[in-house]
Amino acid sequence: MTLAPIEASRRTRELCALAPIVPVLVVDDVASARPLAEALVAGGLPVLEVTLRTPTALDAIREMSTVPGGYVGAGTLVTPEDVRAAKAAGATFGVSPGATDELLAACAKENLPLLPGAATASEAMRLLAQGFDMIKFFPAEASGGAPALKAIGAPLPQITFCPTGGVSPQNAETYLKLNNVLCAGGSWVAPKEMVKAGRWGDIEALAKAASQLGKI
Ligand SMILES: O=C(O)C(=O)C[C@H](O)[C@H](O)COP(=O)(O)O
Repeated sequence: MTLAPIEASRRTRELCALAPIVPVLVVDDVASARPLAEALVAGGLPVLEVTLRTPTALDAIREMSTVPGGYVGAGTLVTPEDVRAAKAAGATFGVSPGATDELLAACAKENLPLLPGAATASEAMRLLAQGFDMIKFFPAEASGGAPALKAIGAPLPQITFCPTGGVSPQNAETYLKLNNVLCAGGSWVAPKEMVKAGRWGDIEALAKAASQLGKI
């Protein structure tokens, strides 16, 4: 049985509601995958996006998927083959920078809930027509940031977004205050140097601070 988009969207919405920030991770060394996921989950960010941008990404997803309390997804899904590989590695959801019919069909076939990307009203409407009402706004800052997303939300209040791309501790609150934003994606909670140096306590502290964003 394939996952209908509306169901897939419900699932990604549930995941997006778990924490205000979804760490966007680029994992270079599979040995760091598990402690990195443990630190982020311990800090209060259970939903993790591992970008398929490194040769180790799929192994990282496999490792991270065993961390209790975590929900590990695959980012940078571009082709149906990416979707199959992500699912086989144990990803519980997928994230894509944009959307193609082939990609959406592959996610439905593989039963992989997808957070598809859109940067314009037309792209978002096209996804909505296909059953997706939880969408990644990408690249958020470069596409006009929070004012653009607020403007898109006026005629399209039925769509909820996860802005990603250029989101930082400085601007995250502005996004999270919007009625049509549930969470935001960001890479700052796992800085490359900290991961490389195994500074898991520092990463947990960054996650903890991020987990409090949008709460006031
Ligand atoms: O590869 C993907 O599928 C992505 O989702 C790209 C991410 O949106 C950016 O890597 C976010 O990075 P920052 O702007 O540093 O927060």
